[in-house]
Amino acid sequence: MVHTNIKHFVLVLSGKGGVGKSSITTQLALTLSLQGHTVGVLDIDLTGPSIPRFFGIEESKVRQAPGGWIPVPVHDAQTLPTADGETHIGALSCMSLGFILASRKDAVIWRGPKKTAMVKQFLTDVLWPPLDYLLIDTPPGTSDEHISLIENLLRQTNEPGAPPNQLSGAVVVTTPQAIAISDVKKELNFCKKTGIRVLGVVENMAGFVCPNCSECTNVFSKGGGEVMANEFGVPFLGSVPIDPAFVQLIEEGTRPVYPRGTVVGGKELGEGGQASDTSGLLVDKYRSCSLCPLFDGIVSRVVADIQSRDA
Ligand SMILES: Nc1ncnc2c1ncn2[C@@H]1O[C@H](COP(=O)(O)OP(=O)(O)OP(=O)(O)O)[C@@H](O)[C@H]1O
Ligand code: SF4
Repeated sequence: MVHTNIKHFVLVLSGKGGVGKSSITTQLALTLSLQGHTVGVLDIDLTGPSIPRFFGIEESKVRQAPGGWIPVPVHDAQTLPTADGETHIGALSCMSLGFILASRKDAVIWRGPKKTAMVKQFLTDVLWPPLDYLLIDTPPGTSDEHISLIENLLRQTNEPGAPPNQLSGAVVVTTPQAIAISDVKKELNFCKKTGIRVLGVVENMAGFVCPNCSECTNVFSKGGGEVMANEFGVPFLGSVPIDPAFVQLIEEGTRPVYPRGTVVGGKELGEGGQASDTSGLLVDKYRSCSLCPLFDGIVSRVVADIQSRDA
């Protein structure tokens, strides 16, 4: 099935595990929403689905409708107050294997064909609402999931009837250390071989923001991401420091605003499930995180790049 209601697919890739790919996906999604775009996040990291935890919706389950799975809403489109007025944010929803497994502790030990089939199902059987952007959080490296993703996505987005420019490209995440062992170069070569446009490289965990004085210290070497991006002729989107406030934001949990019909903890919420107070929203809290203005710049560059090619 061609997703004619999704304008842009964006992959988030990394050559190595633990470099902060899911964390970057989360922040890209929140920032796109803050900029007014309607966003979906598809987590195809089958062995370690962490997107439900990042968005504070681990207890949620997807609903099965006759045509496929209904993704889990994180928040609806709404208006948030700002210092000088208000801002309109786009709706955000997620799909992950984590919502389907009976327990989060269930280990997924699947052979290649089962993983391939699951990725295909995620790409065809999710009933996304009309989206400006679908961010796809991938497992590290170039695995079965990647090959299935590329085959299905390239085929789907090239099918007659698909809107042009659907597979907009990939954001590649690295850390200063990952660059040193060149895993990320393999990922960039993978993009080159498969014809995926690299929207840019993000160097994560480059420095540490002190929780006391907000001073940023470069614990590891910094700047390698930019050198490598230049070497491959792809944009460098920026260096993101480690900010303990972001970890706290995720760990303390947030209260999502559930639209009517959402299933939480096995119960379907009625109209009363819709909260009018937005102060518990992750996206609202994220606005006060030091990384938010940084991602505003990163996302603006990516969006401008995509839109210039749409024009
Ligand atoms: N810039 C950052 N500031 C603070 N914490 C961060 C930052 N980037 C990542 N983290 C934290 O580091 C941990 C690992 O990040 P994350 O899960 O995003 O990595 P990953 O690359 O997706 O991992 P995996 O390979 O398991 O999929 C998480 O607890 C996350 O909150
Ligand atoms: S950056 Fe400043 S406040 Fe933070 S640990 Fe160092 S000296 Fe202390």
